[in-house]
Amino acid sequence: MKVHGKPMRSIWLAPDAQAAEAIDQTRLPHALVSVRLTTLDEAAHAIRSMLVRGAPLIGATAAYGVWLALRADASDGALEHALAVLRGTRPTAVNLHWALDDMRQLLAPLPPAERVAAALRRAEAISDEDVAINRAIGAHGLKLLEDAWMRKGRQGRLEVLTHCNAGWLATVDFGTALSPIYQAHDAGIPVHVWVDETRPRNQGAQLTAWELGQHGVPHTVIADNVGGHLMQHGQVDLCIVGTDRTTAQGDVANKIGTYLKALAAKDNGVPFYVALPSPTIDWTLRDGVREIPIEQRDGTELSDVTGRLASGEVATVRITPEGSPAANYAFDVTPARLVTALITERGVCPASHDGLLSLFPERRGRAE
Ligand SMILES: CSC[C@@H](O)[C@@H](O)C(=O)COP(=O)(O)O
Repeated sequence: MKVHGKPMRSIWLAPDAQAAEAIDQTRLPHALVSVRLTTLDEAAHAIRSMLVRGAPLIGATAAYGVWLALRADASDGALEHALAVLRGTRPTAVNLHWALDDMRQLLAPLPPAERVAAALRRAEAISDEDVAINRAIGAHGLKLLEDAWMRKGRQGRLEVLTHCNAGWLATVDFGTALSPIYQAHDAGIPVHVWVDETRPRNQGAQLTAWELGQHGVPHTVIADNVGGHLMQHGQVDLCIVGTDRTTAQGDVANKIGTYLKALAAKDNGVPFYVALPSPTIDWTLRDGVREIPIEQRDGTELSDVTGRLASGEVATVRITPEGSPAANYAFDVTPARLVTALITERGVCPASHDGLLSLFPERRGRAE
C-alpha cells in the first residue's frame, strides 16, 4: 500500500541485504519508523513484543528470523535452535508454525553452506506469496461487498464493521479483512468502516484507523462494546475480520472480542465474514474452542495505556488501581456456526470442513 504516496510493505529486505527491516508497529500512529532486524534474537523479540504482529506478518518475520540465525551459524544445531526459539514467541497464530515448518523442510536437507542463500530466497518468496494471496482475497471479498451494495439499492454508504487490525500492517501487504475494503473503496463503492478500538492493545484505534486514513477510506473508531448497538439499529451491513488460526471445520480464533461481535451479528442477521490466507488453516484441529491455544499476555497491557499527551510527548499511564490483578486473554474462538462464510485466496466457502475441502480438494483424505 502507499504511505505518503510511496509504496510500502510491513517488512522488507534492508537495502544492504544484511538485515530485515520492519515497521515498528508499537510506535504507530504517533511515529512511522522502521526497526532493523539483524539477529535471531532481534527477530524473536520483534514478534514477542509485537513490534510486528498479525498472523501472516508473524510468519514472514519468522522466516527472515531463520535466515538471520543461519547467517551466524548454519549448522544443524543452530537451525533447530532457531526454529525452537521462533516457535516459542507467540502461541495462537498458526502461520508461525506453517512458515517454520516450510523453512525446515527446505533447509534441513541442504548442506550448511547452501542454507543461508536458500533461507533468504524462501523468506522473500513467503513475503511475495503473502502479497499475492491477499490481493486474491481482496478480489473475492470485493464480490461480497458489491453484492451487499446492490442489496442496499446503492443508497447511502456500505457500512462495514471490523475488529483488531487485519490490514496491510498485519500481513506483508494489502491485508486480509481490509483487502476487500480497499478494493471496494478503489472501485467507487462508498464504504464506511466502523473500527473497533480493540482493547487492550488498541490495534483498531491505532493501526486500522491509521491505515484506513492513509488510504482515504472513511471510518469511525468505536469502543469495543458499541458494535451490538449499531447492529440492532441497522447501522452495520456486514462484518469482516481476520483470523490467527482456522480449524479444519471452520472455527476461527481471532483477537479477543471477535466472538462477541459474531454473536451480535447472528442475533441481528448481519453477515459475518472471516478473511484468511490458506497458511492460517490448521488442518490438524477440528474443535477450535477446545483445541486452539489462546495466548495470555502480561496484565500491564491492560492496566497501562499509551498515548500522546497534549505536549506531543508519547507516554504510558496506569489506569487501574495499584494491586488489582488483570487477566489478559489475547484471542477468542468464534465457532463456525456463527461465521457466514470464509474468504480465502481460492474463493469464498461455507465455514465447514466440506466448505474448506471444496476450495482445497488436495486436503481430502489426507491424514490430519
Ligand atoms: C490478517 S491478520 C489476522 C489476525 O492476526 C488479526 O486479526 C489479529 O487478531 C492480530 O492479533 P495481534 O495480537 O495484533 O497479532
